[in-house]
Amino acid sequence: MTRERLYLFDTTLRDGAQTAGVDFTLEDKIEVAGMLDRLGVDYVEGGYPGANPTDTEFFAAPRTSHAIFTAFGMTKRAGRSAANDPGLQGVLRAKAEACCFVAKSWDFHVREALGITLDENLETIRDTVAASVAAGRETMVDCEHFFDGWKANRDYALACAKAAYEAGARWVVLCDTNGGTTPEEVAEIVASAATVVPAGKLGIHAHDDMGLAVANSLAAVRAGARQIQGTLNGLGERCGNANLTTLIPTLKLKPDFAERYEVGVPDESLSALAQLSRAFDELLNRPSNRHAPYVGANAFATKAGIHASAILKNPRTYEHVTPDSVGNHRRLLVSDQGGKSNLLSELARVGVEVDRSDPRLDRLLADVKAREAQGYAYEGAEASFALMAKRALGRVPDFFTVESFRVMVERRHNALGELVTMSEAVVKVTVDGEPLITAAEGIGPVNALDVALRKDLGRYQPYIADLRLTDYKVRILNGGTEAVTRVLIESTDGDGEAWTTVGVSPNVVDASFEALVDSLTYKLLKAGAPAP
Ligand SMILES: CC(=O)SCCNC(=O)CCNC(=O)[C@H](O)C(C)(C)COP(=O)(O)OP(=O)(O)OC[C@H]1O[C@@H](n2cnc3c(N)ncnc32)[C@H](O)[C@@H]1OP(=O)(O)O
Ligand SMILES: CC(=O)C(=O)O
Repeated sequence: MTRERLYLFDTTLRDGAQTAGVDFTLEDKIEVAGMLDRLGVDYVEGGYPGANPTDTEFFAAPRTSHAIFTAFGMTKRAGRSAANDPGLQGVLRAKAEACCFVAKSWDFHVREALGITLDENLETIRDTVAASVAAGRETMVDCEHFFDGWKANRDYALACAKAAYEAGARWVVLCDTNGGTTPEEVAEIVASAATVVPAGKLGIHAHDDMGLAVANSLAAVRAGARQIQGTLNGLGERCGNANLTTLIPTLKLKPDFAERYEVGVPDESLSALAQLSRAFDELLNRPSNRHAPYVGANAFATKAGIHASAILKNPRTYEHVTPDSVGNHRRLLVSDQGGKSNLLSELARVGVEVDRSDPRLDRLLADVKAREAQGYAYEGAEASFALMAKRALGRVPDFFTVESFRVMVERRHNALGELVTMSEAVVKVTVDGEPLITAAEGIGPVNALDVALRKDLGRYQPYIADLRLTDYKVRILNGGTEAVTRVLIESTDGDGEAWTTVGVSPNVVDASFEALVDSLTYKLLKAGAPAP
């Protein structure tokens, strides 16, 4: 059976730039365009030339070699010709092969937001498309609020779509701008649009305000849309756009779609999708969504003992696709919800081979459950788990012993008369029987302790030279100032490996210190530091 081609249109650099808290630099945009090009999407919408200096500069040169580089803009203003509309001319001057224009298709918006007549709006759509086609651009129209418009005034919404198509638009994209449409409504409305625009020219742009953007995009495809707009990791205005890292695996791996449709993303890109998604979050300087479908760190992480035991027998028992098909990994988590199967699998993952009948395993499992009851959470602190397991098996040397630490926090006026808060820490450790005392200042008590602890570990100092702390999280486990706190510290080193350690105590400094010591010990083991 020949498969129909579906076209993927990425709007990370345009609608994604409308995400609260996201602010792309020119360099970011260049890097993301390269990522998208390598992923294999068909269109990369780079932004709105003329709207701001970054976007204008970004469009000074073509930025993709495979994907069709697309400029976004709005239809011309009513009451002036396309040639006399500076905004439209700015978009047409941009170095892009395609232009995508947002057009109003809800009568309410035409009257309220634009303040023009319905006919004038149809004319702006026609004139804008004609000018773009005449400028040699592949032209598309984003029919803003198409679904709300159709529900309010069906004939008018359809007339907008038809005007765009008849003026020469290659794609007429139906936008669920407010994200309030259900998949059933999408199916009905796309089918209705297909009566005025050939299905091969219809696209879908869905927002996620009900968590339905992916479902709505798939419903639109079933009803005839052949272009899907979306973003990396679901970025976009308010709750985001349809998430391409969910859509791409669904289109390529689920028989219902894969057998009927073809997308341009090659298999090699699919099997590196999790890495791409995480690299994009790195660029945004934000933690990845561990629960993201397909690509999240927890997408193939199993906690329940009953599930883990079955997965070890056959992973298909609890997995709808294989983790490696999207570049992800299977993990069986160790926690108070798990049994020996989880423990054995996690031990194997951290490089500890132990027989299922080894009695130390029962003690370790009991210890894990007892410590989790105190507030430790090993599923998010694999390095602390690895240390605990290796200690239970006698495989962690006492590289150093902490004799004591002291931290002081002082608020005072500095020499300039400014009020400053300073922290100082003193740490006493013993290495090879030799006492070492270090002191350090820090921006806070944990920073001061960290700096002091890592200042002098005697002969182990070279092994921790490239250690860096990258994240620090505190969680209060029960209310009030006498609460128990859990601290998670993420560390990394020159290899780029990241590991997380945990500490728990009623005292936040104590909990932090415990996690810091685990991080150092993990690094010494990893670096192959010799036992004393
Ligand atoms: C649904 C979407 O996501 S559409 C994409 C939205 N993205 C953006 O708005 C990001 C980039 N936008 C911008 O930088 C600015 O809004 C600009 C440069 C485009 C325009 O700035 P300004 O000229 O200062 O206008 P402002 O932003 O205040 O208002 C938008 C104007 O566009 C008009 N407009 C909105 N949509 C359209 C349209 N489809 N066709 C023609 N005009 C439109 C509005 O009526 C309003 O005009 P008015 O001020 O005469 O009432
Ligand atoms: C065009 C667009 O981003 C929207 O209608 O949501």
